[in-house]
Amino acid sequence: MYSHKKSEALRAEAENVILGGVNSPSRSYKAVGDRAPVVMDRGEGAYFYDVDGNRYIDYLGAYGPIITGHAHPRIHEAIAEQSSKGILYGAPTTLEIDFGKKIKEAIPSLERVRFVNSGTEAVMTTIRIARAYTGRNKILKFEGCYHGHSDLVLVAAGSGPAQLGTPDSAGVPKGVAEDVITVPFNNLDDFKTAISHFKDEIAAVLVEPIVGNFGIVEPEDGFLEAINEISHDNGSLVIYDEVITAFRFMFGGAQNLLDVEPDLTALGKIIGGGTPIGAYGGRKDIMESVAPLGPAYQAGTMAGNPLSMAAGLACLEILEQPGVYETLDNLGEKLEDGLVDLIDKYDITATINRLKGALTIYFTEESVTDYTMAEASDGEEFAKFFNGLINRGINIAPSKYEAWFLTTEHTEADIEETLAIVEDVFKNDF
Ligand SMILES: Cc1ncc(COP(=O)(O)O)c(C=O)c1O
Ligand SMILES: NCC(=O)CCC(=O)O
Repeated sequence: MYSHKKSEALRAEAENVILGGVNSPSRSYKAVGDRAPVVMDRGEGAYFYDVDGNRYIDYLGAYGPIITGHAHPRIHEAIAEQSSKGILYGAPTTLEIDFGKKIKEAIPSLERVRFVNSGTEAVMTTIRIARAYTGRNKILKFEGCYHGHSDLVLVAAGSGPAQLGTPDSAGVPKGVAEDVITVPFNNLDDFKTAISHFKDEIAAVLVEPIVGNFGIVEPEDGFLEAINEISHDNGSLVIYDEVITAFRFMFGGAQNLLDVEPDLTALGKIIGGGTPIGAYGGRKDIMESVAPLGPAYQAGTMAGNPLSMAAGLACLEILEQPGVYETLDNLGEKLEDGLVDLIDKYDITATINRLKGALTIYFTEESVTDYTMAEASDGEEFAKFFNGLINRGINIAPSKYEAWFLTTEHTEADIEETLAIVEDVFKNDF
């Protein structure tokens, strides 16, 4: 069993300076026994090393961006090289043109794109554009989908807000929240009812095409196609939040994988290769609502910064190599199969949702298809599981609502080691 003495000693020091001791609430261990979060020292490939010198196999992947493992030499070199030429210009660069082309080639619905600095900004802007373009105010989102922390989307939010019991955040003006309609994911009847009730008030329907924020949940057959058809018939735009999904399951978006196209798309995480990034884009005529061409404003001192562009390009070049996503899928399958065997062997009440290199274990009987089911999964069992893992060398998110992410650096040996640790946890802690 690992000792976490130094991490524990750092807790008070951190809390005296950083509010709550963490720079994002998701990182607190509040939902898993309120212990001191493990303080990491360095990452290398599929591994993390903490301040106590413990090694972990990492499946957090920094909540998604780290798909090529920590400190990938090619990304490191790209950042170092760019840093020697200046890290921020506030002027156009060829890098951003090259990167824009790469993104557009991979996800053709992005006829025009803009780079920003976070997924939050990307989603927030797509909503503003949809409102500008349609002249309508309301948006419709799905329960438990998380779209960053701008006011409008902190309603029925999954992920961190759900984990900490604040899916509807304090501080969001009532008038703002009134412009958000929420319906359950994978429930077309409720969706149709909401559309026919609010009709021409709805500017856009915002959705994670494959959910990553109450675990990995795929849309049922025909769900996204119906959303497109019904929204468009209603004069509403469709926005895909692909901050988690883009370049996660294939070289492109979930929209390529599922063969459905939104009007606007928000991106983030993986496309920055681990640096701060967001991007949004979509149909040219809609994007032309944005300044300097149109009346909707969006800007940023750091937007399209050369470091993120260079790191993002390097990351996409790695992911573009043949066989990358097949390998992620094979490793994911090996991990899932092994976990399922152990769940059976130790008679654990749990179920797994997996798509290629991403999976979620829910401590519940039934397979999870919407937020209510994810919410109903057993948080105490999850906490036991999380603590068993972190005390033995596996790092996952401290929340039952997040996913495990594989990287190009994980190996079959890592999966075998992981399964041996899970077995030890099930045998001794459950
Ligand atoms: C689907 C989705 N959208 C938006 C965001 C917000 O991105 P960021 O944390 O970069 O602001 C996240 C994750 O945090 C996300 O998972
Ligand atoms: N899936 C949810 C996140 O990635 C959130 C990360 C954060 O806000 O720290």
